[in-house]
Amino acid sequence: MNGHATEKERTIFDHTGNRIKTEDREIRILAKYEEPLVVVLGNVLSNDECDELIEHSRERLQRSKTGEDRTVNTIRTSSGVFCEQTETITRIEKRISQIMNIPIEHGDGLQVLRYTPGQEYQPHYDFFAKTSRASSNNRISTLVMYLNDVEEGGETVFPMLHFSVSPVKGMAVYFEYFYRNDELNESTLHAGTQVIKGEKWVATMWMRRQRFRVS
Ligand SMILES: O=C(O)CCC(=O)C(=O)O
Ligand SMILES: [Fe+2]
Repeated sequence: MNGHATEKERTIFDHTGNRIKTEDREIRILAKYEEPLVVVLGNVLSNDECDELIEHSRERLQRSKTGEDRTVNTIRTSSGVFCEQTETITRIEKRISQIMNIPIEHGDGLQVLRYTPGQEYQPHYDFFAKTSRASSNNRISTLVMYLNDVEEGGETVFPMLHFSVSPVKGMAVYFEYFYRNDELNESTLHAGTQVIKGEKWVATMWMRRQRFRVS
């Protein structure tokens, strides 16, 4: 029997069934693309948490406009900030760590991005190229949380999987790319399509293979 050809590789995400019980919130597993694993999650953040993340970041985005962030980047035209540690952020990060099944010290920190109409994040990988220095402790998984409903556009698309997720406030998309088979990792190419109407706000957590920050 040639059963091995269809055997799936082990994943980091180990939740089964339709729910993830974290310490403070029950997350819904709504849809799964099996390999590479892409999971659509519901009830990740409350409305209040989404609003707080946006407000907390909006002020800091505006302040950073004149700084180094001014540099034009054609791949990612949105603006972003890493969140400062507050009580809310710490609580959310704990939840994220339970969803992603990785200690929070492996995370890059929570980054909030804002896209206005016409802005996008062109197709990219979240992991670094093997030739880059950052790849010595490379990224292995991502959680993108949607902080608002977008009127039009702004889907997260996986062009190689022919799969896309529409942003809905409080929901998230999870994916990982720590497979032994590099073709699976490379098929996690993804993009944030152009926002057509309204704003799009997301909070992203990237996890590393090893501990990344001190806490
Ligand atoms: O905005 C999106 O939908 C995708 C964001 C993303 O790819 C990232 O933050 O790495
Ligand atoms: Fe990404």
